[in-house]
Amino acid sequence: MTTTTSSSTSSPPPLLHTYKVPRHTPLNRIFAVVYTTAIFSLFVHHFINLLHSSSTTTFLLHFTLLFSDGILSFMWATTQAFRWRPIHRTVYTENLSQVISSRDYPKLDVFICTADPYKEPPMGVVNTALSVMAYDYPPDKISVYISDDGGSELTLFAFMEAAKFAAHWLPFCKVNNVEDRSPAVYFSSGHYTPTTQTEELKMMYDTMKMKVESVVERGSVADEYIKTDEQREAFNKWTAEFTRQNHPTVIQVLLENGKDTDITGLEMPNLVYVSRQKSKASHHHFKAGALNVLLRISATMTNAPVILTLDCDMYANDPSTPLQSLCFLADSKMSKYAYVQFPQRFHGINKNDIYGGENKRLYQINPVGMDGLAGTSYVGSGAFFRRRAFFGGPSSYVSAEKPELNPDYAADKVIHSEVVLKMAHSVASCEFENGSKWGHKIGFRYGSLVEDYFTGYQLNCEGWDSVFYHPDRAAFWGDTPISFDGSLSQNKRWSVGTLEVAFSKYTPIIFGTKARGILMGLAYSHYAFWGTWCIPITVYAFIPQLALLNGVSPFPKVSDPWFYLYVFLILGSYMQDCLDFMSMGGTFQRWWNDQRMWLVRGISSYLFASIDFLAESFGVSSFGFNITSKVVDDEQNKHYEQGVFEFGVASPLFVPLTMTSIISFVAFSVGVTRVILGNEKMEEILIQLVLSGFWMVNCWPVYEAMLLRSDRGRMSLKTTIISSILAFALYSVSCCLSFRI
Ligand SMILES: O=c1ccn([C@@H]2O[C@H](COP(=O)(O)OP(=O)(O)O[C@H]3O[C@H](CO)[C@@H](O)[C@H](O)[C@H]3O)[C@@H](O)[C@H]2O)c(=O)[nH]1
Ligand SMILES: [Mn+2]
Repeated sequence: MTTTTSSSTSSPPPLLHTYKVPRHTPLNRIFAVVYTTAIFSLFVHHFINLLHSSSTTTFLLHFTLLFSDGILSFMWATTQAFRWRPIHRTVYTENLSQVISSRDYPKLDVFICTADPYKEPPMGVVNTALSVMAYDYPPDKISVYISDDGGSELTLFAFMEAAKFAAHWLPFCKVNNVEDRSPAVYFSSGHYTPTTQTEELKMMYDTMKMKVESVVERGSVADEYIKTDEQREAFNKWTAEFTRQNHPTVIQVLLENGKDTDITGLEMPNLVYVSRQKSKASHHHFKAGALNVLLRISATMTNAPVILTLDCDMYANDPSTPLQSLCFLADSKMSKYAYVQFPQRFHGINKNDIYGGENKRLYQINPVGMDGLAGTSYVGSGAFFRRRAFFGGPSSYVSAEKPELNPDYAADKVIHSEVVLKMAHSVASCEFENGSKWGHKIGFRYGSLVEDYFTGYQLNCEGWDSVFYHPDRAAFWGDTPISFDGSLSQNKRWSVGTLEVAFSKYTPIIFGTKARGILMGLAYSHYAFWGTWCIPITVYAFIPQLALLNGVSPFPKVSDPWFYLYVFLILGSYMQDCLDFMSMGGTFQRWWNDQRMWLVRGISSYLFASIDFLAESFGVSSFGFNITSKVVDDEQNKHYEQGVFEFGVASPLFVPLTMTSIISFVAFSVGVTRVILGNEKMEEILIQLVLSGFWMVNCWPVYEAMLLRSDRGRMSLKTTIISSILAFALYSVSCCLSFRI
């Protein structure tokens, strides 16, 4: 590896961070050239076939294959941006004290979003909050803001309890230098030595948990739990008219630095619960809207120059993460860097990651590639931002409507004071954003269901750079969907969101390229055009098989030199993909499942997302943010642990997959039978047989779920019947077409 340091002046300041470019990078570039030549040859082959088409149907068949390969090639080209100049960074927190003393550390505002107490259990959110409140960072500099889009008194109750528990938990962590600062993790880890103190604390935690869970189960806060007038006043806001979609702003300061102390008398961080005003009459812009409200409320209260955004399920796993981020943010040469993104990593993934929930490419491999260009994308959680980055480009400041919201405003009033609370309420209202720059020029950006991707992209386009830092000890651990349907739905939402950007005036291929050059344009296009993968994947899921059944072979025979071009293109891209995956610490089995999920998403998530996107473009429907459930029942969990797929729900997302598993099976069997009977030559249909066989191997869990299983996770009869009818219909259509060949 070649090492480059980013600090080099005459009397060198202490090193805060360095990066390395892997040695094999030039090989990637050579391979890119070779592969590009192969792709061009493939197009020559396709054009020759088009010119020689004997009928409209064969012309259409070859055109479809050409179009699909065109999309595959485009998507392949976009991945080259990630392979061009990947970099791996290291930080030196031990040198930080020579650059900045802890007294001068910047204040840190932490934003935690939650949106549904039933899909996102409040105890999970509480653990996330406690884990960051216990960071190794001056407590008087930390403020944690909870955004509750579920508008739930249950969540508020949980946080009232958490505030009390924090007074015990925070000093305990500091004194004992606890590693796991999420109490749920600590107490279930078995790593702690049971002493009277830990046992007492555990009891306290368990009591809080029981109380909160019983309140959630009951669906309301029982009177006996409301102890003070202040609490009564807070819960009184939940009147009969208060609904999730329609309610006034609730802001509750639960802990106040300078006033509240822990049991050892030390200061505590601020803890503020926020449920922004909701009204059916105004669009609330999902998570981006929630984050913008927190940006404004926090501006009026603490206005920290550094902001950490977290999803409710992403608890902090390393107390030193803020210091690691400071290694970049406190470096005066990095003032053009908008954020430091830590990877999203997930606990509880099964051994071979059957649903590809780790998303290694999205969260670990690609960011390393973008980091070496102009900056990594923002992935919604685990990013430390400069507040200034939300107000225009590094050299083109955009001021907010009110001076109190600007990053240079000195928030020095007591956060509990009437004047501050009044201001905070006013900036949390639905009307505040009407006709303003929020969501467009300022703050987190609106217009895409993947507000994270879109916001990071916009910031990069404005001229900000960004850092990806992947420490050995995970900075955060979160939940990834462990149900098949949940995982596919999540990917569907992401694809809808990225398609919204792909076909907007901000399309990365043009807008991004103009702003940050072709490589960044390609990298952002890769995500934007994710959804278009549904075209080639659907085509390859059905066309070669249907053609085989109809005795048509659109692919070269084994004796044809073009055959080897296909072999090279397919093996070349799969092998490179596998190497990328394994060089980032992945196993072969995980890679295998990951490639399977790519195929599966192609004919489910991406396909349905594209259809939804078209429907929305024609004004037929509109989409929402389906929150991923963080709760699973025992049987589901058992299946997942065993690596068994969960097909239990009758989801339309499973239909095309089931159709291709039926059609591939029939095509493969018919093809092999014909070869054995001597009606067909193996060398003529080899590519089609291999493609059908490949789908069959990948569809193994589908066959099991349809035919072999009897548990709750088997394929529902409805899905099997609908898929069989549709598969037969598709075959019939293909027969009608093939008569014309
Ligand atoms: O109207 C909403 C919807 C969601 N959320 C919060 O957004 C977060 C992410 O939602 P989740 O259902 O967990 O979605 P994921 O697909 O797991 O999240 C990924 O994708 C999202 C964009 O689609 C990003 O916002 C996330 O950071 C990223 O982890 C959660 O904390 C939610 O509480 C809100 O605050 N308001
Ligand atoms: Mn999530």
